[in-house]
Amino acid sequence: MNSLNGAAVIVGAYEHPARKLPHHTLHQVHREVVLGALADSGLTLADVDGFFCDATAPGLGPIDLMEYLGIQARVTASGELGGATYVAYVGQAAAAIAAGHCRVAVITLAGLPSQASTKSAALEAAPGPAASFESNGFRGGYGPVADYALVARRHMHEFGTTSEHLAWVRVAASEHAKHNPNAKLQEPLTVGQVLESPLIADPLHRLDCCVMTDGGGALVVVHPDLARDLGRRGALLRGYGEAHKDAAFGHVDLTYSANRRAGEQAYAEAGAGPRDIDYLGLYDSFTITVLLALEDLGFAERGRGGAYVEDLGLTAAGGRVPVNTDGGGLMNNHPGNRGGMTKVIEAVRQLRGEATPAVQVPDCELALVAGTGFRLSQRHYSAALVLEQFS
Ligand SMILES: CC(=O)SCCNC(=O)CCNC(=O)[C@H](O)C(C)(C)COP(=O)(O)OP(=O)(O)OC[C@H]1O[C@@H](n2cnc3c(N)ncnc32)[C@H](O)[C@@H]1OP(=O)(O)O
Repeated sequence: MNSLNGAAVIVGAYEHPARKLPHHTLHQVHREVVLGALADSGLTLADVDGFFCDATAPGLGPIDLMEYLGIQARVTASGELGGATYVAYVGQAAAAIAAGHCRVAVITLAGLPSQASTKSAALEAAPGPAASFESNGFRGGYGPVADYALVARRHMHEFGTTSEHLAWVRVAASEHAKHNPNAKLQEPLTVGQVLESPLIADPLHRLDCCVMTDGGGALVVVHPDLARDLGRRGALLRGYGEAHKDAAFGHVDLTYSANRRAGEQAYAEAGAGPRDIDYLGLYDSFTITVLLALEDLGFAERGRGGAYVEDLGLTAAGGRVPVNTDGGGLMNNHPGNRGGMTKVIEAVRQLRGEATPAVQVPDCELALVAGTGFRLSQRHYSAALVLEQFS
């Protein structure tokens, strides 16, 4: 097999229902989400031979976690790609399965930022981004929001994008979250409410930023032959791409992200394009992250993302290609300051026809999931997946 098209199926997906877990340890959260995803797939811990977790897993990372869970893996990885992490892991698990190195891979995320004593400690403890943002004076001490603010301001300067445009991204997310009983925030929002929320890093307001939540999620990725035996609906990998955007600060076009190249690769592998996509899972650390992704992935013309997002007939449930129908990281869940996992989970729900009825995309056959990690204003990394309904 020369590509990953058809190499693996996501047969298990589980999102922890809690958004605050003051008495859990990270190990416990990992255990609950892994068991939840395995139960969803019809498999058990004894079946797992591939294991993927993020770099903030406790202790010795995957080694401790596998021992705690009782997993004997033949392939394991633990890394940190910010919002791209769990999107990339699906492709990497599929590659291991295609190479015959494992047959059942579990991908797990857990985070407990509320247990850090201060907000800055929560950011430091959770994501890596804030901790690794020290190298630039514009961001030092302010965390990712200051970096994304630079990108938003540049987009405004180049293309006339406005704060109102960005606010529509949050409004659309709130229209979805009102149907999600587990969402951290469930109240529908207006553009005015977003603009009136406190300015955090000009031009981004508090309601341009994702929520911070405890919790997590897990995925089970298997060989297609096994998926057929299990008889469970799932999401077949059709295309996968990863890309780096590497440029020195101040010498880079801030108005596009590495999603562009990652998306091109995923589309090419799938033999598909934006017109074929029924559902979009876009990493949404901030409203500008979504607007940029819509341009980079070919849904909005370059520079026209603002006009695109203010039309809820394009992005909201019932629209042309709904985005983040669980409410996304902006309203629902951004566990441990990592959002890619929940993007994949909601895409699996959509492809199975198991999303909340009010937001289910009719006949959802093909989904695109994309995530960017770290400094959008300079070096960052993206991963993209094209997933197809599997039954
Ligand atoms: C790879 C990457 O891109 S990583 C990017 C990850 N994303 C981030 O780092 C952003 C995460 N978000 C945040 O850190 C915070 O939301 C901030 C810093 C943006 C907002 O902080 P502040 O405005 O100072 O809010 P603070 O924490 O003091 O809370 C004040 C109130 O606002 C609420 N609030 C805080 N953030 C948000 C938010 N994003 N959306 C809605 N409400 C929020 C709090 O719940 C609290 O409500 P309460 O008074 O009813 O209890």
